[in-house]
Amino acid sequence: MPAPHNPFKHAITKGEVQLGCWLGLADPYIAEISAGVGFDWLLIDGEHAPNDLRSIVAQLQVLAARDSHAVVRPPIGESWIIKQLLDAGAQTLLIPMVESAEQAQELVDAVTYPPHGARGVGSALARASDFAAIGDYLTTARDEICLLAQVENQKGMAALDDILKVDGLDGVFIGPSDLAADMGFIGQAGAAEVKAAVLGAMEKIVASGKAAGILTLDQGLQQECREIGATFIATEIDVTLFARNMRKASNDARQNLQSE
Ligand SMILES: O=C(O)C(=O)C[C@H](O)[C@@H](O)CO
Repeated sequence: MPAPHNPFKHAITKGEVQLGCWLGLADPYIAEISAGVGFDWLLIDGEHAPNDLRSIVAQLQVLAARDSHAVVRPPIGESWIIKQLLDAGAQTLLIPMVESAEQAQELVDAVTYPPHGARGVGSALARASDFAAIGDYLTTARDEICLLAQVENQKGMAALDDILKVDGLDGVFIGPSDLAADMGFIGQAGAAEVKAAVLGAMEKIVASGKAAGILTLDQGLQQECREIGATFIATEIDVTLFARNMRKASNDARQNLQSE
């Protein structure tokens, strides 16, 4: 029996758009609610959210029962973290702060078993192999692992052409917030200079044949990226949705019911 099919990887490989949402509330209950509303993928954020390996596993378990595909972002692209996440059952990884082709190649090696890569073998203990119930996991896992690199500063943008030449890297995600900061526009991801850099990078990624992705709440930028050919587009953040609506609910209640 082979490793589980990765519908997200095969969809973006075919150029099919996959709409996603960021999960930063770091809770399987929220993940379960989010997985039932129709997003193609959900990003379990280990970089900017209070997630650890246990909370990521709990969310992977919940999402496994739903149609939304789990994409996991570690805090950094260290091989030991990648090994743990893959063994825990993550099949799609979004690695932040990729700045060079050499770094991208190291990431490809980290998700690939020897002799072609450096991923440690521990499938006998791993949720990824259904605790060794998937007999052919070791020889089929790589084909169902989707590796996505985040380019989100000027150093990475300068190396983008070389990063795009790395075989085994399935897609590149442009991070507008960090890119804006590094370009001198911190907090201004919508600045014209930043948007121009983002769209230019999108065009390069799509032209390379790899999948292009982004997270932006700007519906105009979402549309522009889609028109260029971006396929994995995150349009919402759970924390933002929750906090904004809680504030509104409180303000509305006070306005409607507060005695003069
Ligand atoms: O730089 C970006 O933009 C991203 O990588 C997404 C952010 O990390 C996410 O936390 C939303 O701000």
